[in-house]
Amino acid sequence: MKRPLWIKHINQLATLKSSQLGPRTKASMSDLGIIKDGSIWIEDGLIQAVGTTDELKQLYRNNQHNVDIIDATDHLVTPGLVDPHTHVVYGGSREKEFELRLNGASYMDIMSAGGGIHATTKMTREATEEDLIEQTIKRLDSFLEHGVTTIEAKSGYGLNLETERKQLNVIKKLQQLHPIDLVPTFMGAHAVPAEYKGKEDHYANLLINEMLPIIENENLAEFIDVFCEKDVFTVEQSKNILEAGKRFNLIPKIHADEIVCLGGAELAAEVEAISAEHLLKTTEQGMKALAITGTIGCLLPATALYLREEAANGRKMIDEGVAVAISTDCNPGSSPTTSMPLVMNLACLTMKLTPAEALTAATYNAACAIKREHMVGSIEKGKQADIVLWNVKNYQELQYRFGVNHVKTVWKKGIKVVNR
Ligand SMILES: N=CN[C@@H](CCC(=O)O)C(=O)O
Ligand SMILES: [Zn+2]
Repeated sequence: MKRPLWIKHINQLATLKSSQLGPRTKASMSDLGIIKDGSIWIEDGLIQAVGTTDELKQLYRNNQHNVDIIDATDHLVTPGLVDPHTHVVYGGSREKEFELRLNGASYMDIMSAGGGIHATTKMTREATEEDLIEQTIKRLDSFLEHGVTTIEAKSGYGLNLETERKQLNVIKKLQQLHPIDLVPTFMGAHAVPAEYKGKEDHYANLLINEMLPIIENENLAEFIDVFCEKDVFTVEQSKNILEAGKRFNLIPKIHADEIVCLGGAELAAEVEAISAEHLLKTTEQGMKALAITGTIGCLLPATALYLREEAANGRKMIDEGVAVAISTDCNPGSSPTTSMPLVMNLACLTMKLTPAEALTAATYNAACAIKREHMVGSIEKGKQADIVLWNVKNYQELQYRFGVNHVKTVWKKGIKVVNR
């Protein structure tokens, strides 16, 4: 059996333990459960005890010889970061679109002309499972190096049964091949495929009647997501798809109010989605609807920056009582990044979150957005030992020194997976 691991003398241990049950809102987003001179005792991949170094010395006074010890004087320690919204499984790359957009083309213009999601769909359809696994593992390695230990992963670059299934099977296989935990979401409604142009309802019906039963039968996903947007899926189509998903035991999420405000936030509240994503153009009424129903606002500040759009109003959402999570939105078009630390920096700089709120949004609230808060997202007895040791002294410094990877060591289920 593996020796216990004791991380001690942690300058600042941000446990993210709080008295608020469920997703954190308002002032509790600033409650990081900080312990000075903190200590964590880990055995069999799980956290056995958390407290001050003196407390753990006492607790384990008869057991201090056969143990691996890390001295974390001068360091910040946090839970492993959680990314609750990624499109990490895809074929190919779209760097040419980056240049096109810098020269004035819009994201939706490119998509309407057959690029964007359609271009990645073509490359993903052509890729074998092995190709996709190889390409995705590189991105997962990068996530891990940036302190991310759990991610959500969507399909949505297949837009037909065969390739949606291929993407979801790749997610399943990656669970065995990589230390990161992946949580699968079916997003066959990411776009209307080119071959169904003008027959959008046909595609929505195909998705509901032919894809969903197989997704459920083969246990390929836990969540269902829809791109509810002008020229993609209408509010009515999105509602039908999400309600159908619920009948097949999938929990709804929605890409809402990203480019045009269609009332996606209100729809998220109506269908009892666990989270609504993007929310760049959401109105005050939409924010209130999210707050009342406890729907998590999953904000993607790197995407707004990359599309050169004004970021979502995260500050107002928190003040209105929305539980906010943040994510990379890692995808080949609007956010080709795997850096959650950068996303935390951007949440402070472009959405006016405080450093503490940004950390809550990237850990505990992010775990809630994918229903993993019982296992990850905070450092508490009984949870998975997913832990990051940072090369900074406190959480304020983590957000202050922006655009730099401060990760020193990452443990996933108690095993050291990164050491820089
Ligand atoms: N907005 C829709 N979907 C993705 C982008 C996908 C892509 O461009 O490939 C997003 O969340 O930003
Ligand atoms: Zn997305």
